[in-house]
Amino acid sequence: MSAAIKIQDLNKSYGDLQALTDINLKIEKGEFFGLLGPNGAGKSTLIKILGGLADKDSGQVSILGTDIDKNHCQAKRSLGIVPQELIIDPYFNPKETLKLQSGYFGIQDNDEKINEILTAMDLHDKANAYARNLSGGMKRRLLIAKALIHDPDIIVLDEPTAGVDVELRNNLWNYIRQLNNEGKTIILTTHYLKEAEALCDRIAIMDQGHIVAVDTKEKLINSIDKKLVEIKLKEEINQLPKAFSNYKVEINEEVGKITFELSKKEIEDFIRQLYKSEIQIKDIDISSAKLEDVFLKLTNLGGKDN
Ligand SMILES: Nc1ncnc2c1ncn2[C@@H]1O[C@H](COP(=O)(O)OP(=O)(O)OP(=O)(O)O)[C@@H](O)[C@H]1O
Repeated sequence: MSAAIKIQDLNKSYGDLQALTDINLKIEKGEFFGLLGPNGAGKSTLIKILGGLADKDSGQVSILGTDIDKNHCQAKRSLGIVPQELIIDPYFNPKETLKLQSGYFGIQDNDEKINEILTAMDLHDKANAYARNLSGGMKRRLLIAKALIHDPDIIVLDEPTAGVDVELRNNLWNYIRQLNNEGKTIILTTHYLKEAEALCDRIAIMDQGHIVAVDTKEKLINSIDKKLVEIKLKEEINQLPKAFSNYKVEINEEVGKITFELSKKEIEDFIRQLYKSEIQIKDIDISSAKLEDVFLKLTNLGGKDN
């Protein structure tokens, strides 16, 4: 069975700048896949190559088994790409925009589908408003609607929720999740790591044109040997008992909170010490590493190169 996306030895440069270096990546059908990385990592370039909006220097890319060099039209039909840039024709209203977009794919008489998508994107009451009068968040949702109108098997969302407010963002994710449950492959780039953590099954982290990690969300998070233990104290203390001197600790006197950073091995010992100590505890909270910790460890944002 062919993968949704298969990328082999892909390279892309802009003049002297190597934007993508030896990218190899396979995304299976039906995955909710996250493509993460700091600004300039190469995510949009990769997406543009998938959509035929940028030429690669070398390598192979196939979409549902179709090589984009051999049959780009067919490959393109399988994809619905929501670009990062808010480019919308200002002279058409959302309904006309979606009709026009359907026409590019030879689809006619799809008013029902258009209405369904406009409703899902909470744009039904703006269906006949000029696109130039839409807010930034509405334009972004119209771009999403445009990408979905030809019912593609693979939906690529490049920063789809930038500028979209929280409630609508939740509606949008519910709709995208539903599409994923129906079997669509979703590829998402976002700077909202919490969103990626909540939504994606597998994640690739890119940095400076390279893929530096690709794995399930759980495995990536488990690769960080860190637990955060937050303790709220009943009473203020000036100094922690000696038994805690080996642990990395942060004291926030203002809110009477002590935060320890522990490896998984240290936890048992720590709890024993806590029990023995004279510290009066009001509340305790233990949390595992987050996707953000993985991201910071693996990319230049976390000072990896310093
Ligand atoms: N058309 C272009 N011409 C020249 N350089 C470009 C062009 N497009 C992108 N780049 C450069 O290629 C590199 C990768 O950019 P890209 O937009 O793919 O990154 P990104 O991961 O999508 O970043 P962001 O999170 O900011 O969207 C960057 O250094 C960028 O400056």
